[in-house]
Amino acid sequence: MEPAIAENPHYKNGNLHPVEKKSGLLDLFYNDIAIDLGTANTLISSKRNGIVLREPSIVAFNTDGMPVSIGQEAWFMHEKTHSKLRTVRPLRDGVIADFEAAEHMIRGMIKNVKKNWYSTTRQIVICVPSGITDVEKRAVRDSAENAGAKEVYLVEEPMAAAIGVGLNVHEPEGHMIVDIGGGTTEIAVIALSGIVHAQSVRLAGDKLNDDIISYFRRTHNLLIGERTAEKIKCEIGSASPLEQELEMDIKGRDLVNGIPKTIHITSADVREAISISVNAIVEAIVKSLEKTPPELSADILDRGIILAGGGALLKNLDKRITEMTDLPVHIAEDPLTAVVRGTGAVLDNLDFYRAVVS
Ligand SMILES: Nc1ncnc2c1ncn2[C@@H]1O[C@H](COP(=O)(O)OP(=O)(O)OP(=O)(O)O)[C@@H](O)[C@H]1O
Repeated sequence: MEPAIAENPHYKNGNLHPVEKKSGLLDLFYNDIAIDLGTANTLISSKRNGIVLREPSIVAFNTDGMPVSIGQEAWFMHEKTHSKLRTVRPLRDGVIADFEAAEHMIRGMIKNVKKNWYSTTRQIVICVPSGITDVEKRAVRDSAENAGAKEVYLVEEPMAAAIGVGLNVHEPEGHMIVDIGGGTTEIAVIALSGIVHAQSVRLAGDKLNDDIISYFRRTHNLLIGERTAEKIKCEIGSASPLEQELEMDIKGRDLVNGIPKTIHITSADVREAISISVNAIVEAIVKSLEKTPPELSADILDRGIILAGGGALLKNLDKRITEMTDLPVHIAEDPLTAVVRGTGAVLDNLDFYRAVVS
């Protein structure tokens, strides 16, 4: 087992954010925030206050198209709605798929983290997948501006993740960071404040859930929902055999007679269900390594690969990547918050990180 990043000698002195400026009177009036607008989860960090919101990226609308709830409350309604309610996940594959819903969601979340009634949002730093088009970037920028921001800065997700795990991204050393989210897997080699090589694969946690749904439909004639698939993946999903295999009961609808039923499943079933997608993620990492310039490859050999994003929590994924690459793999501390911690650090130290924002 590789040491955690904090104990790893290569990363010990990595976090070189400059000394914090003290908050001033103006901070009372401004509610500057950093947003990790993710396919599965949206996290907000407020200037100098750290993470202040962490909610699923979802909105529930009534028949008049008015949002009735956002985040966790809407997620509880997901797939259980009646004709007068519908839930929408505004992002697909890491990018905004429903502009209006995204705007409602961002606006609602910003409102929830407002410090007081008179504070306004001046600066927003928001992260985007590295592979997105200019049109997709524009959509993110517009959403943030329409939600009230005067200045919007974009930072690429792998860069934010690297800063979030405490790397000094300005140094002339190569780091490989793999951020596996809900919609995209971002693989990037970072050095000298820039992304030397990036690959954004539109395959991540959501696809694994879809694989689990189709697997049980195909092999057990059992129809399960997205939330059950998510639970299965998080509780017993794995990328390679576990020392102690796990099992659980799952409930769904029998496709033959339409009656609800429970079946008993094992981690080996789930591994089989997600194996093609897990292979594709690991192969994308191998391909990125092949495209890395040799001097940076040498750095990665010393430092290993860093995994961030919720997908990094898939059991034995680190082991599987090590088997395929012979490289050490480190899972970021609290991988689900690495991107927002990095985006927050950029907001807190905009001058220091000017080179990484657009
Ligand atoms: N224990 C776990 N095992 C496997 N997957 C997990 C686990 N915990 C969370 N995940 C997955 O992580 C994903 C969410 O990760 P994250 O919040 O980093 O993504 P995101 O930022 O919303 O997505 P993206 O970056 O693609 O827009 C979900 O697909 C979720 O199922």
